[in-house]
Amino acid sequence: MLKIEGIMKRFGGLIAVDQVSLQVNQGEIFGLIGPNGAGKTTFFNILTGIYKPDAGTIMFEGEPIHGLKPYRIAKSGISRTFQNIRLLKEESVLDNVKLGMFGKTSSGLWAAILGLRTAKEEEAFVHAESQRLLELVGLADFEQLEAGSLSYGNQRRVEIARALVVRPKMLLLDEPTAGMNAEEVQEMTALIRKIRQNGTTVILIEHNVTMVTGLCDRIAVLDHGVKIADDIPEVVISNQEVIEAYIGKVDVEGVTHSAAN
Ligand SMILES: Nc1ncnc2c1ncn2[C@@H]1O[C@H](COP(=O)(O)OP(=O)(O)OP(=O)(O)O)[C@@H](O)[C@H]1O
Repeated sequence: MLKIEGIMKRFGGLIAVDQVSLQVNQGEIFGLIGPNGAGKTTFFNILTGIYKPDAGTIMFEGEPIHGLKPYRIAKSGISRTFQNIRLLKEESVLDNVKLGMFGKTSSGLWAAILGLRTAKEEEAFVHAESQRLLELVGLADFEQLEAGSLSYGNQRRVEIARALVVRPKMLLLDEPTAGMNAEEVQEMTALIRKIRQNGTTVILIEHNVTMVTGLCDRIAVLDHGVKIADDIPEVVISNQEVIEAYIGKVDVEGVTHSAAN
């Protein structure tokens, strides 16, 4: 479904993503892990068109998407959430989800697909669809509350509902469990499984290695912009280079270097 070859991104003298190639198959939950500053978010930013890669190609369902503008990539079926929650805190939960459709209704997307004839019909459809997604993420009872009044974990769920309102083929989640307690992490894991069951392929960036190894079909590891592993979880977590990138190299005096979270 997604085939990336040799993508690279430089910021001045720093190579944030260095010749990364990988493939994600339809229906997979694919994990992207690595220490702080490894290039994971930059990778998402290239994939979604926020940054143009300095080299490399990205094919999505057989079509090149590298270098396209973000709205074009979104239109091809890739949706995302951000590391930092981006909600309109004083607007209702429901209105925040509806915003995911911004630009889509005016382009007549749903009108064309569903034969909706008027703006009113379209608005009613977006309303119902947003409510359905709030139900999916477990927030049906919260739709009229101000988004900012929700817990951190629930705000992340609103973001996911908003990203799903365009019915993406592929959903990119940037640290969906950041700041969550153990119970919320479990709930998020169940939600991501549900999203996949509904037919959406998922790529997630995560720091919670236990969660990612339990959830993902395959995992790629970035370290200093370079992909150092890409395999099923059992193989990745026993890879020596991965262990060193995460835990740090232990020298003869037992001092740990380059520790990461
Ligand atoms: N816009 C930018 N300008 C300059 N340097 C940047 C920019 N964005 C990212 N970087 C640098 O690129 C490297 C990779 O950053 P990136 O945010 O992609 O890492 P990450 O793996 O997502 O880290 P984290 O887990 O901490 O979010 C870092 O050294 C970062 O400082």
